[in-house]
Amino acid sequence: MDIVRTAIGLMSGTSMDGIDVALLRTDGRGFIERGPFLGVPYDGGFRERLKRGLDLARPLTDRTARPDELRDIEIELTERHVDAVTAFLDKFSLSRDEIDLLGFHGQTVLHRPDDALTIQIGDGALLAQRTGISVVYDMRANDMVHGGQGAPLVPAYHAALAGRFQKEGQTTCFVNIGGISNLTYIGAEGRIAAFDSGPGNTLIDQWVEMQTGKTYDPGGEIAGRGKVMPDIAARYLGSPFFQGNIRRSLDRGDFKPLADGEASLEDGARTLAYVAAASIVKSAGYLPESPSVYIVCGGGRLNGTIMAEFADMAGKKGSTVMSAEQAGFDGDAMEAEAWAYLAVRSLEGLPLTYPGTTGVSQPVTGGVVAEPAR
Ligand SMILES: Nc1ncnc2c1ncn2[C@@H]1O[C@H](COP(=O)(O)OP(=O)(O)OP(=O)(O)O)[C@@H](O)[C@H]1O
Ligand SMILES: CC(=O)N[C@H]1[C@@H]2OC[C@@H](O2)[C@@H](O)[C@@H]1O[C@H](C)C(=O)O
Repeated sequence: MDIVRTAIGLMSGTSMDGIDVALLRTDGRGFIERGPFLGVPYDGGFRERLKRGLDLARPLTDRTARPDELRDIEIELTERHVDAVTAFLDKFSLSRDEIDLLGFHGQTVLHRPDDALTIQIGDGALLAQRTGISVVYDMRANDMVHGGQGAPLVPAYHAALAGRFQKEGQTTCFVNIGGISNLTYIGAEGRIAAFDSGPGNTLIDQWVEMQTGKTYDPGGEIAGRGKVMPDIAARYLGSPFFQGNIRRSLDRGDFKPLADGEASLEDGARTLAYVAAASIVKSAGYLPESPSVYIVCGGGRLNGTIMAEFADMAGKKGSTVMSAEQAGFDGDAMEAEAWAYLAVRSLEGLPLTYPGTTGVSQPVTGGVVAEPAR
């Protein structure tokens, strides 16, 4: 019988809005029992520190390099993860002895798949030492060593979930609308196809912050008051990213922010919400077929304007759109749960990625284990 472990997944995504913490009991295969979730937001000051981290990382060519200030940011990020784990255990009255391992994503500060370079800051050994819990981290690197895009990694978890609810003959596509969006298609025979699909919330967040100081468009309400500017939308959707036969994974900085003066606040937000929805549909054209149903996860599902546009566009292709919650999941917890799941798979030496998910040459495992001093 396979070992069932209790794991906590920790995700600090490209939106840099905070740490998502989720508990999962799993054997890393078909047994999945979802536990509680906690979102621990970053304050504005730390978000600025992380943005500084992205600037510092831009010239790096060695994924282990940590110029002084970047190392300081890495330690601070790790300490914030220690605090997030402590807050999670306290809130749900759990003791650390009940937790077998932590799946630690860290913060992506640079992602250049064409150069086989992906850098996540976050010190796994320090996290293990400070929490007293084993840590699995750095789960993207081995995929790139074997020719993969290094992302997305969540598809293995999506596929395991789909196996539990997908009806015969149905095809499902999970959509994550985070800072960047990505898709996981699961065909009727369990075939998986996955890739990054385009810009998600990052362009919207950057625009709204530049114009108002708010960090996002709550509910998509600002966008709801604007109109789509076709020239700007065409500029984004005409990107070479959407062409060619190789699906590339994205860095947060791959799509240029909308410049001040190009649109009114509302029209800019509306246009970028349209671009977020249209990008998904455009990239979905590379799936084996139009899925019966899209299940939307990530913060973008709370943007009513993105969701209305997407439901309309997908509907015209015969697909239904539902939120993760409508499908019985938690759209905020999905990535953190996935990191718990992948950490358990890593310990078991099971593949994290497949040719159909990252373009890796063969199914490969990944991750580095850090044990606390006993
Ligand atoms: N209530 C809301 N209304 C509209 N948008 C929201 C809302 N809540 C969150 N968002 C958007 O979702 C973003 C965060 O989404 P999420 O946490 O899924 O991203 P992430 O995990 O950081 O990114 P990625 O999946 O690319 O790593 C926020 O930056 C914001 O743009
Ligand atoms: C390099 C990196 O951190 N990529 C993220 C990013 O955010 C969304 C999308 O781009 C996805 O490919 C990936 O994250 C998720 C968690 C993944 O690997 O599945």
